[in-house]
Amino acid sequence: MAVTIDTHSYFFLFSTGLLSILLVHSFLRRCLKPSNKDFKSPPSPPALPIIGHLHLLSIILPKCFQALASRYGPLMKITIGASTSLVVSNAKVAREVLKIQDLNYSNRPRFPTGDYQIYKRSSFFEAEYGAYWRFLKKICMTELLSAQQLNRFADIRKEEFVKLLEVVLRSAKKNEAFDVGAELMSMTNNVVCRMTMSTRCSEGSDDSKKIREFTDGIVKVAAKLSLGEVWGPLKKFDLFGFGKKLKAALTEYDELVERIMVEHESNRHGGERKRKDMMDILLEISEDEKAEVKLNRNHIKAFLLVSLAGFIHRGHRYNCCCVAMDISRDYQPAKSVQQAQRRDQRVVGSNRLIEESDAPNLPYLQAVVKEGLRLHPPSPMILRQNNEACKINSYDVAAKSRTIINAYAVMRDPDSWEDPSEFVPERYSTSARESHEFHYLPFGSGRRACPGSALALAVMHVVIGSLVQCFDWKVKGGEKVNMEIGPAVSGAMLHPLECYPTAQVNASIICSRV
Ligand code: HEM
Repeated sequence: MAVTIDTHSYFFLFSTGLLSILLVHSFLRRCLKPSNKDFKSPPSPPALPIIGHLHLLSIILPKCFQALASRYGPLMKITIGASTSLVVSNAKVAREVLKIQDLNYSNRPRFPTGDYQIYKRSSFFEAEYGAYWRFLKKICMTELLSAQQLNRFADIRKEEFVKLLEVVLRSAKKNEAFDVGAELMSMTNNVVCRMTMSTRCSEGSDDSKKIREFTDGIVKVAAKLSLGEVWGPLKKFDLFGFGKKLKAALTEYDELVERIMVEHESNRHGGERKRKDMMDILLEISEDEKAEVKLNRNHIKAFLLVSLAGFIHRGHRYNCCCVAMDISRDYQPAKSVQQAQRRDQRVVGSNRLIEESDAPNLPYLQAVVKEGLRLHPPSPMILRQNNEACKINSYDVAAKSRTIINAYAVMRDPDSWEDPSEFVPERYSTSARESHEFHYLPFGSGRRACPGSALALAVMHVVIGSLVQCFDWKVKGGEKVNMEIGPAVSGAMLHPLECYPTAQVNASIICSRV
């Protein structure tokens, strides 16, 4: 009994202390802020003391911001605890931020993960807009993710696709359910680990598996820690221990990548490696005395981490959603769609597997991929911050305002899209393509747009194309796929997608011929 009373009183003291600090913090913030009557702030829902708009939000933030925007407009101010953000929800305002004010919005807000980041702001994603960021962007475009470098690894991607198809084929033969998400994750992981540091998950080595586990841990705990912004000055205390967990996961990643890097260095100097992977290229650049920016080991590890996390987590999530939609689509193809599909089929034929180079000639497949990204963007919320005060949508915006472009809402805006919640690949006719500029933001836009989009699309076209080319799919446990998205900002599907594949007559022939 005594223990219960003690626990209660500690809890009471802790909560009172916490509330008092938050109250004093928000009071001081209000008092110290110079009042400017001419400052026209963006609209905001009625807020409660301390928690702000927390009571209006649900766990699926992009959806919830979308609903609030329909009442408060395409630029609104949302406060959660000590954190205030501006939320952009339509193409017109997104264009103002990402095009007209692109330079002003060339930074991202500081993440609370920063205090526990062993690489500090070396990460390309978080790097401040300046000489270092520009240097990384240049090497991304000219070397690491250039078309030439991507072509050099085309055979690796092909090998991994075929291995994936073999796994599906085995499930089909045994009449077993196939976990689409897990298998796509594993395939994506192997592709990216081989392209970045020539390692894959195989009987001989489990480095690639460890990398997946570490990046998975890092992404999940970093997402939880980012929400710590709402605690204001209290975030320093790392109340839930996420900071400590992040540091531990990063240290494990660091040790593994350091070992792989040492192996690369000795192979490079011994001349053993036949083709350069991303790590080789970055090591070479780090030895260049004339380079504008001298890269160190931490810069390289941080860069690889962003690429791994970007690809493994966003790529597989998207592929999964897209497959799900194509499978679940209850469609009666219109004549034009049937023609497009037939034309697509004619390009590839039935005696060979679809290739990356086929994609430009497969408009229907491209449209399926595009539509999947619109409805289920793997990064539904894009984070930016303005350097200087400015006007957006005729409202005043203070310098260093955290700004969220809700790509989920922009790409489902009924003013921009007919039947916005429907999966309709045939909406992308050639003539309509131009008008989608800022209505369509799966990879962001402007100078901080995703540099990996070409690689991501190359993989998606082949994965979706070959899974549909070789197999018919039946969803486990019923006809309809549950497309509900997961909590917070992830954009991932909440429920695993398990299906029974049936090989089309030519599937095993195709696999054995590759
Ligand atoms: C389906 C796959 C992917 C999606 C949907 C995606 C989406 C995005 C989005 C929305 C952003 C923010 C853009 C902005 O602020 O305007 C971004 C940034 C970034 N992405 Fe991707 N991405 C994907 C795959 C990749 C891949 C494969 C790589 C690298 C190999 C990559 C590397 C990066 C980097 C380095 C940034 C930060 C760029 C900067 O801050 O300048 N992403 N991505």
